[in-house]
Amino acid sequence: MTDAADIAIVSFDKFINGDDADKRAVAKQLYNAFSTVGWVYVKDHGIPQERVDEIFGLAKSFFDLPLQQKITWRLQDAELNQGYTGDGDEANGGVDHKECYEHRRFRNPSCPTDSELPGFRETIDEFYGQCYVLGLNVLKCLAIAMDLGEDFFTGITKQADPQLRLIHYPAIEKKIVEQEGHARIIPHTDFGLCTLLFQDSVGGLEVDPFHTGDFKAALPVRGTVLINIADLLQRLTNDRCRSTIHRVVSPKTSGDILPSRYSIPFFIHPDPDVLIDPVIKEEGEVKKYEPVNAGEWRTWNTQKNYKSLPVAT
Ligand SMILES: O=C(O)CCC(=O)C(=O)O
Ligand SMILES: [Fe+2]
Repeated sequence: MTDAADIAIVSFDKFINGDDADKRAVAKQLYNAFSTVGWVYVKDHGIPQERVDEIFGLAKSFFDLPLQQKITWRLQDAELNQGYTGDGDEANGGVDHKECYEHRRFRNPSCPTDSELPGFRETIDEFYGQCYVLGLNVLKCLAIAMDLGEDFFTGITKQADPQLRLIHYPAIEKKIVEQEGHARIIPHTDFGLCTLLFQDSVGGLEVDPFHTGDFKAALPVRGTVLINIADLLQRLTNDRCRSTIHRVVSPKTSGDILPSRYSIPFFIHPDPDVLIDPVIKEEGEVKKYEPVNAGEWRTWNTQKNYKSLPVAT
């Protein structure tokens, strides 16, 4: 039986309210986690739990709507990457059993209006802003811990347009999810800078903490947000920070039918015109990656994930 991954729980309070020495101490704790497991639970992060609960409630109201209505907000353009994707629309080398809604910073043409789903757009926009602030503070921590200058990431996120995603994994027979090549979400790494992840109490998220293929549960911890390093930060830090493979499978305690599960990732990407080139910290250190253009990287990876997206009618 898979036991739980050893993922640190770090309080962010002293980063928000403390002095420079306090900030540096929090930054160091995050860096320790990011440079080993690649994941950390952050508590006292400044987003009230009532707000997080409210967003889970809104996600449920959205996904409870009839499919015919949800597809009126269908994600049609992988580059804009905004709107609803049904079960099976997103797959990259396997079969996921989930449906999603993607929300962006600047343009949300496929978002329910206030008359279609009261309060949805406004509340999601507010939550987006709160995640944005937290996400940039996490990047600030990394910059401090790595002595890159506190504002290193501010300079490459001026027009940053993260992706807030609501995910619903419908209730499903365990034997379907456990077929070869199937999962609630198949093993993958995230491809931006880092991801904030809120999960409900159902469980099933697993990570590969030692990068050996031995998955361990990342159990739900109420009041925390899970934060993980994604591929561009692994490249930028020349492998100092780890972008760790993860997946969502059957929670270990489940019966024959898996209960419905909700989660809310917030994927942070740099400005599209930025070149992500590994930062060298030591004499003689060799760059492990070629530079990549952040915008091209994002579009390429997004399109790859949506290769089965049906042509819009
Ligand atoms: O649902 C989860 O807990 C993880 C979601 C995830 O990994 C993703 O959307 O990239
Ligand atoms: Fe992920």
